[in-house]
Amino acid sequence: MEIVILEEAAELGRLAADAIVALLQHRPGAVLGLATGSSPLPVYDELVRRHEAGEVSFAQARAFTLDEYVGLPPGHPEGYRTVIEREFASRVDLPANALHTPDGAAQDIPAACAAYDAAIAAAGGIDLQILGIGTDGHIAFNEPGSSFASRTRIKTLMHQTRVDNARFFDDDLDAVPVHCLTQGLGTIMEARHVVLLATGEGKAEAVQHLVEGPVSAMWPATILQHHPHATILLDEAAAGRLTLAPYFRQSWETKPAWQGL
Ligand SMILES: N[C@@H]1[C@@H](O)[C@H](O)[C@@H](COP(=O)(O)O)O[C@@H]1O
Repeated sequence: MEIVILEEAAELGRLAADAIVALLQHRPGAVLGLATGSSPLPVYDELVRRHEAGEVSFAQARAFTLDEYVGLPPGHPEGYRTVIEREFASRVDLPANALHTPDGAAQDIPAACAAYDAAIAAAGGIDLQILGIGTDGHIAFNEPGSSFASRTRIKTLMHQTRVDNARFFDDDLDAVPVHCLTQGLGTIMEARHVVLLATGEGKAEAVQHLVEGPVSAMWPATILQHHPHATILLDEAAAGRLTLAPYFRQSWETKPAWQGL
């Protein structure tokens, strides 16, 4: 894992956007893994800026999101498909049929989950997966105890996750769904490059486990320690509990200029 500690969230967004733009320049039909939550928003804002400046096109790209709530009415403003359309897809030239999201309204949920994994595989796998991290160490909606081998499936949300996400539902905990569909940890680990963003003191404990803790299903993000190409972008607050922070800073400052993320 490469750990990058930066001053501001906007800087994190610029670096992640650099990696996506470089990927698309090299491979215009790349497969992007998109995440919801507030952490990736600076990435999307930066990509939109670069798209408007004519620096990047998504016209040939494909995108898969990580997860979706179960039980929200179609078109609900906080359904993750609606969120990713609003925050990113509708602001760039990604074709509507190139955006894939798990179907939280499917009648046959196991079949919909299997079809989602199959669609990712048929697209050739994900080239670059953007990730956030939950305060309990979840990635996508893989809550503590999730199998490291898991595939896209239905999960029950932890109480803490629902409390954290109630801010998107007018602070009404009862309005936050109890179930979700999520790519599994095994699915996410197949992405060729994962770029995780975490900002703020509230993420410091999860980041400490992710970077310096033992690999454990109790902190699902720790599986990324086994990923061959994982980049962890942090602000100072999220990095606040890292014993090795001085080493990570030195490593970033002395990184050879030819090496990308
Ligand atoms: N399913 C999403 C995750 O993909 C996201 O990483 C997490 C953190 O969100 P935020 O970035 O808003 O802190 O929230 C949700 O639970």
